[in-house]
Parts: sequence; C-alpha cells; structure tokens
Amino acid sequence: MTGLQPGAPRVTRLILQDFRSYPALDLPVSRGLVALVGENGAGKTNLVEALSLFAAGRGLRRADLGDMARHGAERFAVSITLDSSAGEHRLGVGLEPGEAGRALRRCRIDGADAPSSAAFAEFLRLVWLTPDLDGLFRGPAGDRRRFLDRLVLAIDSRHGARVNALERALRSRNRLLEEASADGIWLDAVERELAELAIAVASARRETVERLDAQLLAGRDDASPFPFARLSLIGELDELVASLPAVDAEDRYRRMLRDGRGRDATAGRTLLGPQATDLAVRHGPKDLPAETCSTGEQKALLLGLVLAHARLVQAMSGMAPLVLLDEVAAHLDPRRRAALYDALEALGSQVWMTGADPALFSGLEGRADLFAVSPGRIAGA
Ligand SMILES: Nc1ncnc2c1ncn2[C@@H]1O[C@H](COP(=O)(O)OP(=O)(O)OP(=O)(O)O)[C@@H](O)[C@H]1O
Repeated sequence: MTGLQPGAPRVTRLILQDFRSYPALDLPVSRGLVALVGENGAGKTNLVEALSLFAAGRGLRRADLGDMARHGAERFAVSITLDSSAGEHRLGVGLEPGEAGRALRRCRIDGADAPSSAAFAEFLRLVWLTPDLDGLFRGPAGDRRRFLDRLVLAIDSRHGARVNALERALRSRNRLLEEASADGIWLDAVERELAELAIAVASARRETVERLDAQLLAGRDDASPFPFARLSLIGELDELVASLPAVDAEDRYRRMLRDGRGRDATAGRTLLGPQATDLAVRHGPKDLPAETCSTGEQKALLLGLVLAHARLVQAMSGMAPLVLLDEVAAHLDPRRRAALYDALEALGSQVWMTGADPALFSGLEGRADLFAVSPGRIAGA
C-alpha cells in the first residue's frame, strides 16, 4: 500500500527514550501504512500512545505523563521526524524533572521550546480509535462527551483549553453555591464567565457535529461494510445554541443559571449546561439508535465515523491526519478487514495499526511497513 497523498504529514522516524516499556528505540518508517504486530503486552499500544502525545490534550490512554516514564526513570522523551508539504520537521515531547520535585512537560519544535502540545497542530493532526471506545454507544454520556470533544479538538486545537476553563468555572460556581453566605456579586461574575465559556464550547461542538453529520451523509454508501452514522446533540443548552444567536444564548443561559441557584445548590452541582450534553448516534441505513445495534454493527459504525472524521479534519485543516487504530483489525471479519484496508488506502493518511495476530496483516506484505514488536524492541518483519 502506498496510499499516502503527496504532501500528507508522515512520520519517518520515531525515537523513544525511557518511554513506557522502551528504554531506547529508534524506528525508521517509510510507508503510509504501518502495522505493529506482537503478543499481548509486547508494547504495541505504547508506540501509538507515544504518537498520540503530538495531539492537543491528553494522549490516547488519557494517562498522566508521570506514568509514561519507564518504571524507575524520572524523565522520558518521544521525538518524531515528520515529513510533509511543509518540509521536514523534528517534534518532541518529554517529561523533565522541574523545581521542587515537580515534573515538567516539555514540547519542542525543531529544537526550540513550544508552549504546549496544541502548537503541534500546525504540523500534524491525529485521530484514533482504541478498544476503550467499543462500548461508547451503550456507555455513560460523559464518555461520549469526551469522545466528541476529542473530535472537535482534532479540528480546533483551542478547544481543549476552552473545555478546561469551563470545568474550572463550573467548579468555582459549585463551590460558591456550597457556601451559604456566598456573595451574589461573586456568583454573578463566575456565572458571566461560565456562560461565555459554555456557549463557546457548545457552539464548537455543534459546528463539528453538523459538519461531520454532513460529511457522513455525503459519503453514504449503503453497500459499504462501514454504515454511515447520523449525529445530533441532546441537551437544553444545545437547543438554545441551535435556536439563538450566540450573544442571546449567553444571556439566556446566564439567567437560567441565576434562577437555578437554589436547585443547583441542593443538587451540589450545576445541572444545566454543556456538561449535561449527550451525543446521539444513529445507524444511518437502519435508522435505529446505535446502542440498539449488534456489537459488530456498533464497531463498524464507529469505524465509519472515525474515517469520516479523518476526512473532515483533512478538509478543514488541509492536512491528512495521522490515524492510529489500536486493535481494530482483529474485530473485523475478512471482508470488512479487506474493505478497511481499501478505505485507508483511499484516505491518503499515514495509518498506524496494531494487532496480536500476524495473519491480520497477511494481505499487506509489500504494501505496509510491518514491524514485529517484542518487549522493549522492534524488528522489521
Ligand atoms: N511506565 C512503564 N514502564 C515500564 N513498562 C511499562 C510502563 N507502562 C506500561 N509498561 C508495560 O508495557 C506493557 C504493555 O504494553 P502495551 O499496552 O503497549 O501492550 P500491547 O502490545 O498493546 O498489548 P495488548 O495486545 O495486550 O494490548 C506491559 O508489559 C506494561 O507492564
């Protein structure tokens, strides 16, 4: 598989130092499709996790950086050489011991310090699918919100900072509501900030959901083994944002917050807002809620969604995103697996896949970089 669009960002070298199970690794990569094969616990997910650190926000395991340093090590470094239409660049992420025993995240671009991982968005975008997401449609709404925010983040790297600020503002309001003697002026100020952030978060989510839904619908192919999904947002605030200009929605939400102080104080949390939104997903061809579909159908739906998202990221950022598929091929029957490889080829992105069984990638000899992973090291297969 060549499959890579001319100019699409691709990793040509991955270097790890004391990252997870790898004391040191220097991996040259040449193709658009990269398959990592090895036994359970060999270190395949660790490698895609290392790449996920170049996305804004948390990595694909949502782990703390401190847990990523190899047991016994205080620091780690992950560095990639990235080739794209913007030329060749060296990007790095690491953890270094800082003052007073506090570890510090370091981000580097071509040898210079970068403020945060959001700065990498100028060079590459990432999307991923992991086994954790298998139960997404049946699981709690909070997991779908997190998934949704990750979809937004791949398009708009400022979304992570927005969501973090919203969570801080919600905590401040909830704390003030707990204090019986809370000063109304403080509450007004916190609610003003909260309303502004809430509308910004809800609008960014809405924009992504609308675009992605349109992308899914435009690419619908009823014969495809990856059925198209239909997406919508459920939530009172989302209805406000859909029906009013942003400034009016913000005013209305601020009033709702003020009127709901008593109710929220009793509940111990802010009941209304983007923290209560849910992402509704339907199986397009069957017109049924995703959570009522079979396990295999849900997986195929999710895969179709992630592939459409990758296309949307490309359309909006001008960059074919790196795609990380952890343990995805193993769940597919042979027809769907062959269709997946065709779809990935058509995507034009660099795609990193993991799997425990070499037979999963047997159709890809000569078309993909196949690496045999064993604890702490990798051999070309
Ligand atoms: N900070 C760390 N230091 C050293 N080893 C670590 C660290 N974190 C995880 N590991 C080791 O990495 C291994 C897990 O690697 P990984 O999750 O990449 O496996 P995998 O090949 O994806 O396996 P599976 O097929 O079971 O998903 C485990 O043996 C674990 O003990």
